[in-house]
Amino acid sequence: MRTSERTLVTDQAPTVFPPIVAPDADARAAAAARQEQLTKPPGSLGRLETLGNWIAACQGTCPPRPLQRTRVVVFAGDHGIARSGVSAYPSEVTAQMVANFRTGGAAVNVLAAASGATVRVVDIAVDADTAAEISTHKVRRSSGAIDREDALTADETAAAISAGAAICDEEVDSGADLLIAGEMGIGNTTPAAVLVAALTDTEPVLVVGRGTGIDDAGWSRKAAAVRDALHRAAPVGPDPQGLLRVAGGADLAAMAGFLAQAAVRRTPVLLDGAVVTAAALVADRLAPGARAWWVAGHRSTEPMHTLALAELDLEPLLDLQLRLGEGSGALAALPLVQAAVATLGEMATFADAGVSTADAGVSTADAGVSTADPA
Ligand SMILES: O=C(O)c1ccc[n+]([C@@H]2O[C@H](COP(=O)([O-])O)[C@@H](O)[C@H]2O)c1
Ligand SMILES: Cc1cc2nc[nH]c2cc1C
Repeated sequence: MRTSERTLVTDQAPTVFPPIVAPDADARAAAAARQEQLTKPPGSLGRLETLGNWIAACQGTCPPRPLQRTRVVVFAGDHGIARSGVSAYPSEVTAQMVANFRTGGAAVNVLAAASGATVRVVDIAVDADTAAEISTHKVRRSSGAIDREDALTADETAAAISAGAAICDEEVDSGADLLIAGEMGIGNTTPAAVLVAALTDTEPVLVVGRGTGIDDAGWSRKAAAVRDALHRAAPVGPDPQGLLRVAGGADLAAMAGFLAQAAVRRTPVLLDGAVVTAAALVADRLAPGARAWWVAGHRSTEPMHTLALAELDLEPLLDLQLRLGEGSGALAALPLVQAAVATLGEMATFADAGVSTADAGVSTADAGVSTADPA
């Protein structure tokens, strides 16, 4: 059913983000002009050029400052729907992996260290108790089983969005100049798929993937859960806060708040996989225009990810068949962002290096080279 045919119910007391200011067009134009002066044929660094220009625009300065504090925040939460056989793993793995993040043994820890990023883990709705220092923003234990009950109450939804925004503020106030949201939660690809289906008006079978590696029977159970949750969510239509409440969860709501607030704080974000991008889709509805502050690190194998990226008009940097989450795909792409900033900031110009420019009469326009595209 299309949303226009329904009676829509908008959540009361919506969480309001201030209007999003776009990254600085003058700094982006200055960066594009500088790219033309650097000792390379115009456009020859391809997407690294537009990526560097985007960082310059986000910082409002050209050349951009080197990235000094990339911060990954892993949002951990359990989901009642995991009890319905929609994941290849049991829910207790969420808390076990949280412990693994804390001792530095997970992919996110290793990939972050490889590129100089640091990791923070936040328990938003893990079923079990977790260490005191990571549970200060805990909203509840496990979000509801979305095929038969709401994921959250209205108060919990608002609290989770606010928690994500507050975590973003803490990180930006501590000097973060590039943010990555990661997540860990057995069963979370099911609510993520519901959010993407609802916001792109897509059939359940087209958004449901294999998650942690479910077999055909698990996939069928997951598709049925997504169908039932979509049915329950129909009355809220595309209302972002209503969707998070009925068919999302505390971790997804917190990530949406975090991603929206990053745009408010004019701080660039490297998006991770399907689950983070589902939250991003909601965040761009909560804070229209927030997407201008995000670049997609990679494309996950989950079908919903391609749909969500297309809806956000984001082209991923990498397509490596990753399907882990945690922030791993964004971290795999981080060296590309660092390379983009380094080349734009540190390469010599033709004038500095005494290198001859292109022959007169051969214009970059003739070569179809574009320099001012968004990242
Ligand atoms: O974000 C992705 O692209 C992604 C794709 C597949 C799996 N995951 C991770 O796997 C978990 C969810 O998978 P599942 O099968 O339990 O719904 C959760 O911890 C995610 O971080 C994440
Ligand atoms: C082991 C494991 C690690 C993960 N990291 C993110 N999601 C995950 C799911 C599982 C099962």
